[in-house]
Amino acid sequence: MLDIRHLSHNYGSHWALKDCSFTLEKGGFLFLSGPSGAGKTTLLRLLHGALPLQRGQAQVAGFDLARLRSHDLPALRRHVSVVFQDFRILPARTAFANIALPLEVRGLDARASGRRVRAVARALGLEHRLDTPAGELSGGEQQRVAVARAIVVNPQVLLADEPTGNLDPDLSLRLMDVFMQFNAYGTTVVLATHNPELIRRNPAARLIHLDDGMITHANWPGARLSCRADACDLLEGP
Ligand SMILES: Nc1ncnc2c1ncn2[C@@H]1O[C@H](COP(=O)(O)OP(=O)(O)OP(=O)(O)O)[C@@H](O)[C@H]1O
Repeated sequence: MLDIRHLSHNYGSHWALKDCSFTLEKGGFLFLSGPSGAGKTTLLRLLHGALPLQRGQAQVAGFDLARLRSHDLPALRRHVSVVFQDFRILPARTAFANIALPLEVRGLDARASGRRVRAVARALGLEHRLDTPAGELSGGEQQRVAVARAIVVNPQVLLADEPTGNLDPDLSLRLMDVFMQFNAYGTTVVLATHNPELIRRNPAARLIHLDDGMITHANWPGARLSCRADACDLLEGP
């Protein structure tokens, strides 16, 4: 489902990812851990096609990202959903309208769409907030709307960047359970987090630790530690 080989990415002269390689099977659950600035968001943005591939290869849900053109992005995003760190919700529209947006884009009829929105909202404890404009929700509620919008389409792959950052410990664990439920139904999940409680909640999951753009620890043989020599070669220039 994810096959990542020797992926490196630079912003100007700064290499934010260095020689990252791993494979994650369909239905896998992968945590990305690491300190602030380690490269977690950069990796997620590459996997979602939000950044162009500069070095290395990446296959995501059957898409070869090295060959991806801008007109392929909608097709990729039909299969790969993302929860951004900054939510990216539409503040003037209701929570319901925000969650229903990707279903609307796919042309699902209103009745089926409403059923799915309400089921996901119930799982995330948002059912009583569906008619509220998203801009009037608390940070934690907005975050859950962003998660609901990503999972309502039953994606093959769900990427989430610090999805519990604004939530109290109870809600964080509840959200984690929702991710695990989706994973149990077959969605491949990649979740970047600073929160060790979430990682403890799913001890069977794959784990990659990034530091300064390099994979410095992984808990399964499908991931390869970044090669320091290759990483140093990058410093010679893009
Ligand atoms: N658009 C950008 N332009 C220049 N540098 C960037 C850009 N985005 C990220 N970086 C740099 O790339 C490195 C990796 O950043 P990234 O956001 O991927 O880390 P992160 O692990 O997700 O951090 P956090 O946990 O704080 O979200 C950092 O040094 C950051 O300053």
